[in-house]
Amino acid sequence: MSLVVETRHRLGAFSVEATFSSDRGVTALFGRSGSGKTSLINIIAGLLRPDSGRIVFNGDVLADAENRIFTPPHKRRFGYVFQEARLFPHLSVRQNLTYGRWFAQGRNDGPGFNRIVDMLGVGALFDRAPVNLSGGEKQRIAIGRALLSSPRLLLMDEPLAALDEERKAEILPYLERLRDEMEIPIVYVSHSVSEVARLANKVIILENGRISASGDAAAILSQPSSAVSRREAGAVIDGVVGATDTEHQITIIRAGSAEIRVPHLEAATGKTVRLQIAARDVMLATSKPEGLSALNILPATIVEIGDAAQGMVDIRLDCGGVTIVSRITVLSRDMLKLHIGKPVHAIIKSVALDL
Ligand SMILES: Nc1ncnc2c1ncn2[C@@H]1O[C@H](COP(=O)(O)OP(=O)(O)OP(=O)(O)O)[C@@H](O)[C@H]1O
Repeated sequence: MSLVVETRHRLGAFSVEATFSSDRGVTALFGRSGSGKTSLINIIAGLLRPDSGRIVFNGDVLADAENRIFTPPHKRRFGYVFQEARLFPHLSVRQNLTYGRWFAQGRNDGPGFNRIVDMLGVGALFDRAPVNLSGGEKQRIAIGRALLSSPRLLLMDEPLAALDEERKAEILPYLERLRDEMEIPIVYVSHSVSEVARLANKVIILENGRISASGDAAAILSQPSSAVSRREAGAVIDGVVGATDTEHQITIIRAGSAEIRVPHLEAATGKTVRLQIAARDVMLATSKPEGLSALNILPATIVEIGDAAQGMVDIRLDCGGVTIVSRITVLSRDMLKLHIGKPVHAIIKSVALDL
């Protein structure tokens, strides 16, 4: 699949001007409030008709301002999930779900009803009315409804923004399953570093209607930008769940040849998980420290030393094939005589796995 977006559109004093393409998995449109994320996803959906440019999906030209081509939203076969679930209040959960399927009539290429119901864990909610659902349940139904219309592409605009932290944590694993088990590419709007770190394959940062950076999620989230504060920047690592030490409730995650210990994780051995390690949570030592409570002390080699900013500097490390970033003071850099190629130990104070 391929989505090509080349667009320019004015909205009063604001304008969006963006060119990008995405091919598979989750592409995050990421940026601060007012950076133009919703405007851009609305252009892709066909809810906004761009002043100029083109939207092409799998070679199908959906919008081309110059040639006056514009496919209306309902003919694009895109699924859309908004911040609020927008379920039909007078219909049951089952009817809300099958409403999506109605649009797919005559097409048998969409994922099966039972598979989607299973994946989203909504079977037990069928006879309920939307008013009796939690926010997280409502959002799962909204996602199911969108999937059952057999979309070629799923557009999600801050689908977790209206939920509290607990509900977010409840729904994120469903979004991961969606990413991993369905063939449907997703364009996902968010301003949350942890959500994007957990879900996105590719990240596009929007700033004042323009793309200021784009690329692989790990690369984009490892450095501060308009959307990633210095506080949040760090490493994003894909690891595989290994053994669990049941006595101490610790799970080992393998990434490259490194082993990272995290508090007990309810996940099957062999499952891929994303870890986020903020640079501010990684300390460095030139010899292996003893008697520390930190669980993760990993041998590493310095591969890059960033520029100093406000007395701090980011040190990029290779830990057994995995990149980890450490933020230390310029004073520590000098006192430890750090240089590229120097072997060190990275002491990880905390690993974020969840919201
Ligand atoms: N119809 C319109 N007329 C004028 N200005 C508009 C219009 N629609 C949006 N804007 C402005 O465009 C800018 C970008 O809005 P947009 O909703 O795309 O940003 P966003 O990144 O999705 O923000 P948020 O995260 O807060 O939803 C904002 O400054 C907004 O006020």
